[in-house]
Amino acid sequence: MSNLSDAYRDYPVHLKHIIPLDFHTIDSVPESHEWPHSDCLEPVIDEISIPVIDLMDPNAEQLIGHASGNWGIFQVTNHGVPLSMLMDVECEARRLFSLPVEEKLKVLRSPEGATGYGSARISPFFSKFMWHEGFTIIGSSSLDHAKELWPHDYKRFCDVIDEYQKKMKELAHQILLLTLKSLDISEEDIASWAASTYESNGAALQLNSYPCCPNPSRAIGLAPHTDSLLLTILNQTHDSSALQIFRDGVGWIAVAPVPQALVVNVGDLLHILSNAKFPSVYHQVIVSENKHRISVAYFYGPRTDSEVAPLSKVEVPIYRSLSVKEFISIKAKHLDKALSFIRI
Ligand SMILES: C=C1C[C@]23C[C@@]1(O)CC[C@H]2[C@@]12CCC[C@@](C)(C(=O)O1)[C@H]2[C@@H]3C(=O)O
Ligand SMILES: O=C(O)CCC(=O)C(=O)O
Ligand SMILES: [Fe+2]
Repeated sequence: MSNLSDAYRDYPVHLKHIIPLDFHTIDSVPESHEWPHSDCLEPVIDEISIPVIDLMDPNAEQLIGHASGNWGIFQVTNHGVPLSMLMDVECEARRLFSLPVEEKLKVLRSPEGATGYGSARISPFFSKFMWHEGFTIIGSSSLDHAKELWPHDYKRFCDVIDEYQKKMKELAHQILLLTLKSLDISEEDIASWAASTYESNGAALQLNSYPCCPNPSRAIGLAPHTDSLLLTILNQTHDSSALQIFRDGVGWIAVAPVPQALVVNVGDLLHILSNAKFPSVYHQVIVSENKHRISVAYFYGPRTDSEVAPLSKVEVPIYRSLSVKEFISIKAKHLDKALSFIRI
């Protein structure tokens, strides 16, 4: 069965867009990483907050439907993921990113590859580099990489990652089901989509590191983007308001961490399935002078060979049907414009 790595193989990325800066040794922002003053570095709005939903609330389905439609992003509490698991995965990510650069380069993502250490895939679309390093895991890809990094002690990393991926899969399945139920679609479609996604190989785990930056007002952690798959679950439990979302007519809004909550955002594939009722949210990450921020994002998606199209039988579809693999290739070529390319 092909997986997400195969979907990216035809879109190689140049090494200069994969090898991150050696952030540990740098004391000023080089020109290559200095972003011009632009809208994405404008002051943010702190007074508005995205919805926080208790998953044990009997109205969770309605609340999720409303938040997905109105915001494309929300936080969940009472999600059943133990705090120890959230902390363990963050701790392993910090251990990985604290390694010397020569070690991290041993597991560098290859130009045609999708897993391993490197800059974000969106890097080639911007003229400046981001203040960010990432580590992407698809399926059990972390095993070989962890053996390279810690030949005598790779088990700890792999166990934490495996356990985390399993738990995220359960939670993503639960949230996807609630999200789909709140759309006006048939019971059969809901059941078959949720089940086939659960059995799929279309998920990825991304460890993100945003090192301390000597001039945070001129650098950006992750440039504005939407996530590509169905939904993303983000663990930013112990951190500051570095994640921001863009809201039309308002501007950039900070997503303040709620203790022990997880952030859930709608991705492009759910945008298509819902016929744009649940919009994928445009977001970015800023950096800090004295805080090395770590986040862990789980991307949940269907099989790469499945067909995605608006599910409603009563609405006129505004997107054509296409395979997940085809959407990934359109996104790899056109980034933000991908959805407009498939509009009917
Ligand atoms: C499944 C995936 C989503 C992602 C590309 C990836 O193969 C694994 C990394 C993911 C990530 C994380 C940082 C932001 C992002 C846009 C990127 O460049 O790599 C997302 C990708 C995405 O959602 O398109
Ligand atoms: O680090 C964050 O808060 C967001 C990360 C993100 O947007 C991503 O991994 O796609
Ligand atoms: Fe993202």
